[in-house]
Amino acid sequence: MARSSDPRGRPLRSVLYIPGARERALEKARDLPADAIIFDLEDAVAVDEKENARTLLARKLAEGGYGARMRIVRINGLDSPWGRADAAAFAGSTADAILVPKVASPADLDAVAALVPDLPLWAMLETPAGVLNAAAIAAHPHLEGMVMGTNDLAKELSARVGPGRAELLTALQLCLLAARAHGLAIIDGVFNAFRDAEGLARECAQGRDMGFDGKTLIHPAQIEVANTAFAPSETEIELARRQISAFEEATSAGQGVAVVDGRIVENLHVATARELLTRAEAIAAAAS
Ligand SMILES: CC(C)(COP(=O)(O)OP(=O)(O)OC[C@H]1O[C@@H](n2cnc3c(N)ncnc32)[C@H](O)[C@@H]1OP(=O)(O)O)[C@@H](O)C(=O)NCCC(=O)NCCSC(=O)C[C@H](O)C(=O)O
Ligand SMILES: [Mg+2]
Repeated sequence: MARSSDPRGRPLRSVLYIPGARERALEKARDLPADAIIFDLEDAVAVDEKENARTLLARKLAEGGYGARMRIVRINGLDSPWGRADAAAFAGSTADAILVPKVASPADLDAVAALVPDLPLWAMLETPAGVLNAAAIAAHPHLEGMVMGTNDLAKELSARVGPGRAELLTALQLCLLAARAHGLAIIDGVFNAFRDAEGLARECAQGRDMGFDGKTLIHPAQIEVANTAFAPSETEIELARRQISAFEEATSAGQGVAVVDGRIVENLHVATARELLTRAEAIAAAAS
């Protein structure tokens, strides 16, 4: 299954969390070049601020000004004192999707879908049960995307995660397999050292090469790094064009394969090349 964008074709390279209680950050986000925003009511909001954050966020979303970028609201879990009221507040809102934290099984999504039947759901994969049930979760009819919660997952695993994230690779790959098997978008977890641009670039490259559509971010300084890492490079675009035209020439000469730069090009490589060009066009369109 090919790399995906959101269902409306928008890129998802940079997905920025904004704490729902931070009015200044909610306003600043209107001018930030993130492809998507997760308006957070869960872990980024202190207990005392939960009700205020819900009211503030509902007002800011109603005011609009977030452009074409995807707007996702992360509610609190339904097992918390705030989850049901969060879901009720954003059912029928202008949000593009509701993100459900700590999804452990499809039943968790059923419960939210009953409260918010009109909006697509996204699922946080951040518990051992969630990762082990990723395929069943990905098959949920309301689900459009998945987000890795690598901080919670590391906590639940008692893992000490180092550079290269070897400790999390099995979980990341299980969730990727589930998302791709069901045609869902999937976004990599956050990189906590938000002033370390080089470390972020390395982790973005790793996530991109594994197949993630983009990276979740916690600070505006991380946006450009993710946008660059998850966009096709000029070299890749130029190669894709050459592969397509070489393959078209080969097929019109009655051959089933072409060779470009010493490598075979078959139908499936052309499909990948076309998908890359479509993604590059979507990124250009989103920037204009
Ligand atoms: C990490 C931060 C607390 C740092 O905040 P701050 O000290 O205010 O940073 P700066 O002074 O450098 O901020 C500069 C300006 O940028 C704005 N800003 C900061 N962060 C954001 C943001 N996330 N979105 C939009 N705008 C932001 C500031 O307002 C400043 O603007 P200005 O006033 O014009 O100068 C902070 O970045 C932060 O709170 N980040 C988000 C943290 C968060 O959302 N955490 C929860 C999600 S991560 C998670 O839960 C993952 C998952 O569940 C898992 O388990 O892994
Ligand atoms: Mg989490």
